[in-house]
Amino acid sequence: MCTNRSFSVGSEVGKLRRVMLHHPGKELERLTIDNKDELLFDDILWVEEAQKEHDAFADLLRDNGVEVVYFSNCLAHVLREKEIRSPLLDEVLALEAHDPLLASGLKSVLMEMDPASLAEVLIAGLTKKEAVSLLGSCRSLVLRSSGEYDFFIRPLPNLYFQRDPYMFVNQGVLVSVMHYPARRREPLYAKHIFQHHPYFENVQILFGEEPRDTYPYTIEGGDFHVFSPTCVAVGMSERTASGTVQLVGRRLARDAGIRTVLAVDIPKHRACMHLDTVFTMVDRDAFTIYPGVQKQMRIWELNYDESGDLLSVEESSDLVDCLRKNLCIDRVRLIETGGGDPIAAARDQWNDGTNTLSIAPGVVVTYRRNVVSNGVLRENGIKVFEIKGAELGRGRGGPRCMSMPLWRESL
Ligand SMILES: NC(=[NH2+])NCCC[C@H](N)C(=O)O
Repeated sequence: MCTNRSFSVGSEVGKLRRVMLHHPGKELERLTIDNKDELLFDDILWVEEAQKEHDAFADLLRDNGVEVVYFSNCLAHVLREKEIRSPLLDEVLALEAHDPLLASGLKSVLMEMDPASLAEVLIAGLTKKEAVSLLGSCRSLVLRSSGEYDFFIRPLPNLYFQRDPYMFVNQGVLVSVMHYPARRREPLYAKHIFQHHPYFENVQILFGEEPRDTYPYTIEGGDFHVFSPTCVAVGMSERTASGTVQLVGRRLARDAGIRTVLAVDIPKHRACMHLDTVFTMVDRDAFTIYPGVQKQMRIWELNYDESGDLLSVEESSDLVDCLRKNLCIDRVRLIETGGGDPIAAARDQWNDGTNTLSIAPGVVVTYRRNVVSNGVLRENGIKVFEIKGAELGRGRGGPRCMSMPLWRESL
């Protein structure tokens, strides 16, 4: 674990110093052809290979001076305390709608588990068969009527997409409200970590603790981009509701120094589920963008004062002008995925060619398979580090989706 507790994310491209990842594990072994759609996957992964790809991603980041913190270690750490473990288990079990006999039976065996094993169960889930081996039988109707391989705790195979369940901005964090049930437990764990792990004691929770910060006020990290210490963009997408933007905007202004929120409306379907699947920042003045949606994007500029009052809402007619003005730069370079070929662009976008992770200004990590788009980035002077993502990419997320910056150097 780290000794230095700096958390600060004031841009998308400042030199990355610390990042949260989740090393994918047994939860991926739960995917089948019958459950993959509900679990938001497009295919069944070769798990060992996905883990190797993920290790290579983490190694690349470390080789470039980034400290990697693992989510499951943080979760196990907070689970050591019974006073934290108990309410967390209540919340987890409540989401599974068990009858009281089963819920209390499961809770008592889970309360006795060692923290690392419990963290694994909470991430990989628990089948009836596994549960029975722990607690034997009881007079629960749920237990008696369910199949051997039904989940009593559902798996979280999307957890390696650490971008989505929470978002760091400046010295604070927003805890997400996820659109799909398959991911609703991820932010719950994140919230307990930020509330109770001593490592995060200086981080202010900006969203996620008040009664209204729940479904259907959805917001996911793939839609959240920190352009500067005073300006963020929020995608209004399949996953993030437009109604959440002002709820969050007010808090960001009042508690985190944000003055401008750019609300970016994008088409609402799976191929571009989050803003970061069509648009990411790659340098101080450069963005990669999927040309297939650029014309459909609409963008509003919301200005706030420091007490969180909304001063104005204006629709902006031009993306480039809007970025230039709000990032206070002379020019903006839009680098198109696919290099002008709509077929190459659509293929690369589906494989997260637009989902780059910047590790310094003008230096990004991408999937190797996006040959055309990686070439275009290089032609535009961007340094590209490639990772293999043949397995990881089947979950529909790239290097940005798989990482949550905790600390970037200021620009
Ligand atoms: N930031 C992102 N684009 N995340 C991609 C998440 C992919 C994941 N399978 C989901 O459907 O939720």
